[in-house]
Amino acid sequence: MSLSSRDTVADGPVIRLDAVQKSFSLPNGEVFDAVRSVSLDIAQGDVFGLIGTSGAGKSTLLRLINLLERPDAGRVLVGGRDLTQLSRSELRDMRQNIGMVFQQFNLLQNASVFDNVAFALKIHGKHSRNEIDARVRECLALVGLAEKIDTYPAQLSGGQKQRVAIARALAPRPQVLLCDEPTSALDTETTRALLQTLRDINEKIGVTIVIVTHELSVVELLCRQVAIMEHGRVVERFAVDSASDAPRLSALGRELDALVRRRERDEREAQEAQDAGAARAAEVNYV
Ligand SMILES: Nc1ncnc2c1ncn2[C@@H]1O[C@H](COP(=O)(O)OP(=O)(O)OP(=O)(O)O)[C@@H](O)[C@H]1O
Repeated sequence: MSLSSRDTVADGPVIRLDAVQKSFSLPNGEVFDAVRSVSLDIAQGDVFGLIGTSGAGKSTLLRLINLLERPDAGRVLVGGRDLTQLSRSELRDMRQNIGMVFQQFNLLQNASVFDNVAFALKIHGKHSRNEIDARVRECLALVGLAEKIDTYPAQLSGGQKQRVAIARALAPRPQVLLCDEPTSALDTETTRALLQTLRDINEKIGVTIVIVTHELSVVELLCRQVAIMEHGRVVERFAVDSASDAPRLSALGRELDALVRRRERDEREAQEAQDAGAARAAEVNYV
């Protein structure tokens, strides 16, 4: 069986947040509203970025999607099911449908790469040995680490560790992959390669990716849609693919547009230079 994300509800978004709220009680007795009545739809197969200044509520919002944080109010629907209404065992099953990767990889240091990736499948207890073996190999191939199957995390670079974490998250064939600052611990070149891998994975298996980042360049390189958060609210969302003349409501939105414009201009200029070079070469050959 080939690796593919699960069948989805025919229409409607794969993730729907409906007026979700989350507050935290602070040690001084005050209550802090980290997420304030956020409603957001994310389409199946999308690559969706969540950006905002530090403390804007991005990670909390991401963690509401798999109920690592339970909302104080509002509904969280994934694949059409309201997670807030599920029993503990139903939620455990549902979490197989929502993979997650973290900034610090969170691998088991004393377990091999194979065992790290197999972990969620073994815990779930519903897969045969052969099935687990095949899935682990498929997922490691998907992240370009097939040959590292018998190594241990300590023998891997940061980028490789994050790839193992992605393979682990994908092993249960989730519909959704949540990524919380997955490249923050990586250098620029490793970040680029990892983002390309995430993009390839999205294209190959159609898994919906939601990524929290504070780096605009990550959104620009990876995402199709972005939502910008300020003080616990989503202030705007838009498609990242191409520069737009639509006025942006936030400074980050304007900065992101400027980045997209610069990339489009660079690509245009590179193409023009290439065309001019080809025309000159043709002239020389002709003469
Ligand atoms: N468990 C908690 N208890 C108390 N306050 C919390 C808790 N978790 C988050 N917060 C607070 O909620 C706010 C939003 O946190 P969150 O981590 O979602 O922000 P963020 O946008 O991801 O920020 P950063 O980019 O710095 O990680 C912050 O002010 C944070 O201190």
